[in-house]
Amino acid sequence: MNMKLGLNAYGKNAVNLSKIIRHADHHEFRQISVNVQLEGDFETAYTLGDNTKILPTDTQKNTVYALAKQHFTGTIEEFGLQLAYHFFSRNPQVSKAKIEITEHGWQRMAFDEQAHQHAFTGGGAEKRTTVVTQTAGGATVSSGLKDLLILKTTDSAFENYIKDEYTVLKETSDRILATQCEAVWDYTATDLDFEATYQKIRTTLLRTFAFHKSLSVQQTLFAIGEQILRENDVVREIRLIMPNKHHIPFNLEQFGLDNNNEIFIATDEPFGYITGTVSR
Ligand SMILES: O=c1[nH]c(=O)c2[nH]c(=O)[nH]c2[nH]1
Repeated sequence: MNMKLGLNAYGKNAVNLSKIIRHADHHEFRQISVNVQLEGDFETAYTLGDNTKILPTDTQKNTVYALAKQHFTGTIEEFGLQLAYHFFSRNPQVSKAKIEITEHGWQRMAFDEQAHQHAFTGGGAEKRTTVVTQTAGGATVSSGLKDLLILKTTDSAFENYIKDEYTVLKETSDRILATQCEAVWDYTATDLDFEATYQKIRTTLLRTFAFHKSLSVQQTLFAIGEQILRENDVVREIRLIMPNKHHIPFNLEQFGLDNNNEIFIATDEPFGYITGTVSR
């Protein structure tokens, strides 16, 4: 029987790169992780071991470091566009070049309200992300964030759900809402002010989470997506992942104590996993 090769791609993952940008009176520090993935006319590499159309993944990795010197000066979106175009335009066998970049934030230290010139603290779990795709039809950019830990101590309820013989969960009109948010949104253009747009979207996400009177994670997720689309014509669609990081009231009655919604047991696993896509 003749077998055939289906969808295929190859590239280098986790090209970890950091950069110092030296200014006269201060340094900037950036740290990213880059994935390169190429699709195209690579069938004979798989079926015959013919590597004549293969740009080695080692070369791809080196290209990321080399191009970072000149081209990684601004946003990860702009660097992604440069990289994707580089691989696509120089390799006729490539039909699609996809660049994924994750940025690990570093915050400048400050002492007595004075920003330090070259010392930083780690940005914590939160990361900024982008995916840039270049084909003959042009480039597309999707951006987002992940591992954004957010929590509110009230204005969150969960009531009126199905109760069957296995339901023990108590209805609550006042609970902790906590999540480790991941969001990816598609931009309609590639010549945007990616920095300002990102900051605006992130602030809207936080503000909506904070001020929403939540009836469920599902409802809050949709409210966030809706508000981001409302305020940003340049966003076509947003996909959100909001795991429910449960904080469950601990039973203090067994010790003769009241628990007035003050003491909780934070359970990592299992956790609710709520996802949704919002578009116009
Ligand atoms: O916001 C919530 N959505 C659910 O679907 C769910 N299920 C659950 O047990 N708690 C919650 N909370």
